[in-house]
Amino acid sequence: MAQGLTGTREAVRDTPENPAQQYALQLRDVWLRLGREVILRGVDLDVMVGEGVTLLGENGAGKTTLLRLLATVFGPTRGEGRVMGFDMKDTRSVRDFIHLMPVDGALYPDLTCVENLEFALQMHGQTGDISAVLERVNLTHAAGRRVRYLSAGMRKRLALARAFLLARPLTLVDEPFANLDDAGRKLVLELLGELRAEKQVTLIVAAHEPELAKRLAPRTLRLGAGKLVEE
Ligand SMILES: Nc1ncnc2c1ncn2[C@@H]1O[C@H](COP(=O)(O)OP(=O)(O)OP(=O)(O)O)[C@@H](O)[C@H]1O
Repeated sequence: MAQGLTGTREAVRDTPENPAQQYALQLRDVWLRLGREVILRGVDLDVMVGEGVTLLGENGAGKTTLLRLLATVFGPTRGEGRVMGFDMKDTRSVRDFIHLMPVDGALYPDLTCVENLEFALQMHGQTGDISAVLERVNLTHAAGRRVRYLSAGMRKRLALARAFLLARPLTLVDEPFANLDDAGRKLVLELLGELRAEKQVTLIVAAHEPELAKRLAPRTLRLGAGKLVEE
């Protein structure tokens, strides 16, 4: 039987002696039902701070759903979890530490590239060099263009720029290589790689390109039939 998490303290960031602090994620016997479908069937997971995890699985396996659960979009139907030391039920605290980069980027279509990045920084009370990051993802020429007029690959690059700029301690990335050309895929490896190497960001990457994703996040887990197994 899975060992519960009860007993670990709430605000681990305030208690450096607490061993739970080394975990970015802990899930115990997590089940998730959405409508009639049971997507997760007793998932256990421990991820250390700074680790990079690639999440594999067939279409419809539940990778996006698991990332959304970690981002507290859904609560578990059964089981328990802690994200950056906080109980997942404490969604406000958890959300202070995470960024979810969804497959479609989740950008504001009527805002320009610069405005999207300014807004993201503002929401998190952060500052950052927007021009520099736009240059890195080769979007300087489109800085003032509304997102609705960008190509799919350009949107992906902008979403990547936002994840890089925010550098949240736990960054959840859904299919970062989708819609990108070779140079774009290289940028994903570079920028997300830097987040891990230089900012100790914990990365969870759902992808269908295992070889690429493993360069970024070497530990590989496969989701199938609602279960998560190490590869
Ligand atoms: N909000 C929702 N309500 C009901 N069912 C949902 C919801 N979101 C996802 N699902 C279902 O959950 C299952 C897993 O979907 P999910 O998008 O997580 O898979 P995935 O592994 O990310 O797939 P892909 O590789 O195709 O992106 C699917 O059967 C989907 O229909």
